[in-house]
Amino acid sequence: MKFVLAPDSFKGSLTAKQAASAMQRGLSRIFPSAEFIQVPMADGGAGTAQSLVDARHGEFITAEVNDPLMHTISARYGLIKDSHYFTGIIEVAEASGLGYLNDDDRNPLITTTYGTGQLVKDALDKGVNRIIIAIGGSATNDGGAGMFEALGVRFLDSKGNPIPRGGGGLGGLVSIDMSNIDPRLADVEFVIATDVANPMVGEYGASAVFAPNKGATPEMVETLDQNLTHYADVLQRFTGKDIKDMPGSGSSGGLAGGVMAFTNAHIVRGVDLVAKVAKLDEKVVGADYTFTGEGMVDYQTQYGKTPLGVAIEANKGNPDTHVIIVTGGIGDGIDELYNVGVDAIFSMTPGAMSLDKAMQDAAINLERTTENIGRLIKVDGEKYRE
Ligand SMILES: O=C(O)[C@H](O)CO
Repeated sequence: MKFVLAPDSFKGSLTAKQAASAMQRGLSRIFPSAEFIQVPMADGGAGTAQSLVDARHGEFITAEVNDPLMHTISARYGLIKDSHYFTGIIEVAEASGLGYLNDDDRNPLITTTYGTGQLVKDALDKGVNRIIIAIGGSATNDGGAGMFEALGVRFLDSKGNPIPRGGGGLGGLVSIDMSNIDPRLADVEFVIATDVANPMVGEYGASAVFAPNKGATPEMVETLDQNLTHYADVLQRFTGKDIKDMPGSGSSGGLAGGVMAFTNAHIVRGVDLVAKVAKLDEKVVGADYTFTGEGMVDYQTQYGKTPLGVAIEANKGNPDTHVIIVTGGIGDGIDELYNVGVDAIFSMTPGAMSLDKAMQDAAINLERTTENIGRLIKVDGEKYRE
């Protein structure tokens, strides 16, 4: 009997590796001599670096950088090495995330991605030849201008002075001086891992969709969208790249668009990238059951979240496998998942309880639920009796 355990993290309570271990503890009570393969997963957002470092036995580096309001913080990024690549995995939220700000400080007119650029620079100093930018959870709407300022680009106003940092300053941008851009950027492969396909501007753009959560009022959203539109026009004049409407360019407040303009980055669905780096395709071969999961499963899961990616990969060339999702909560609109190879979805919460309590007990709840699913599998088929 072979089980593949490929959950995402359960945000705020379990890393993907801890979740996979809890699943294994539960199932191994019923199947003590089964083969268990753990594949900690992520879909491009928070937890991506952890999952990739765990999957490929990499390491974390901590660097002193600036948060979205330019306070000094310690932030970390992952490093993994294989025969072709020495890869730095940089999560935008690590240095430029919402987590650094309390509600009153959230203001995408002034927050900057400068710290993310500092992490990239630190990784370049370590000698990486590939950088994965894991998108999501940013507190910013500056189109990645702060990130590239940290990497030597100068964003100037009509008098040739640097514009103020943040999405508010971009309205005054007149020219971009790239003469001091870090030359190492040209030799590094950039990959943007994202789970959203929003463009930089417009109705579905960075400002309209994500800035309200970062503290923007409706008036600020309007200003931010105008400023990003202007920024994208100036970027096009100076880099030759038109990123305004590119799918995904609006992720992390348009940082992805900035990375597309200043580098030769390609954008990939986060879950596909993690699956590839973690070699999920090789690991699911011959699996009788593949378990996946994350904190919440709902209609959004079908748009590229980890359980969807795992279900697709597990079923490829393996039509007899069963895919089971175990999750902290089940929302509306999950039916589509049954059409893409998911066999069953279980909530692990034992009853009505506060979110705090559910998060606190996540490991034990996950373990108990997978144990019970294991009992069902055992009862289900004589062939699985050990
Ligand atoms: O960081 C953000 O803006 C959102 O998570 C979408 O990428």
